[in-house]
Amino acid sequence: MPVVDVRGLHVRFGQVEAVAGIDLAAYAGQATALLGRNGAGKSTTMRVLAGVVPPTAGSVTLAGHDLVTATLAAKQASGYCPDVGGLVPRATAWEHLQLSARLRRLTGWEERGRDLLERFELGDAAHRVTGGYSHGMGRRLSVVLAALHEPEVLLLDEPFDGVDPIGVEATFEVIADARARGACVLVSTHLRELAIQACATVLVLRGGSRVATLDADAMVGEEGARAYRSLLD
Ligand SMILES: Nc1ncnc2c1ncn2[C@@H]1O[C@H](COP(=O)(O)OP(=O)(O)OP(=O)(O)O)[C@@H](O)[C@H]1O
Repeated sequence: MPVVDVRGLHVRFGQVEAVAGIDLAAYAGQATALLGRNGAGKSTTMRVLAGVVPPTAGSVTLAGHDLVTATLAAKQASGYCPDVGGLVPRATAWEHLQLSARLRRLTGWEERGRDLLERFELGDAAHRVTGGYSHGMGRRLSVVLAALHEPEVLLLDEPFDGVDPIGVEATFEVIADARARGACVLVSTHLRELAIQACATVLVLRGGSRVATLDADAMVGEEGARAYRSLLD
């Protein structure tokens, strides 16, 4: 049984059809990438999964909860790193963790929180307001916040964007840890090489539709790059 089950998803913004009939199945203990060029519909799909944007049509189930009829339960099952925003400029990283923990009624989270901040080299900046963070620091903190409560479904939208190699490694570790405890991970990115390092399965999106579902192995190296490019033309 897929943990994330999307069938016939359509999302329309006025005249723009951002998502035009995507099917997606993602499983426990696996990481799946949504890969595609700018405007392919990746972030819109992730926003629907996170319960931020409602689907125009189609069905979406997360951890057995229908996203439309049981939105709160579906949202409680997930942890979401949005592609942009999501941080309060006047709050420190630690205050973000405290707020997230309070909203989710977590207890005993402090050690994990400190450990995650250290892994992402944010320990020294934990008590600085995020308004003064660089772009990459903000991205790293967004991954920490998505992962803090060990969600059943981890949704990472462009987690590698502008992030240095240490941040990329730390994100790989978070994905591997989540998989090891049986979580279902979805990563949206336009970076083929990082997508295939992080995920075993890759869904290629173009113009709001899924054009292929491939094993990451099929996208490795020069040949993989050519195969990917041919899907985009
Ligand atoms: N709120 C919105 N209002 C109008 N159009 C939107 C909105 N959000 C997304 N779109 C449009 O939907 C399409 C898909 O956008 P989306 O952000 O999902 O793509 P993406 O694959 O994540 O791209 P990127 O890699 O640039 O983030 C684009 O044409 C975009 O302009």
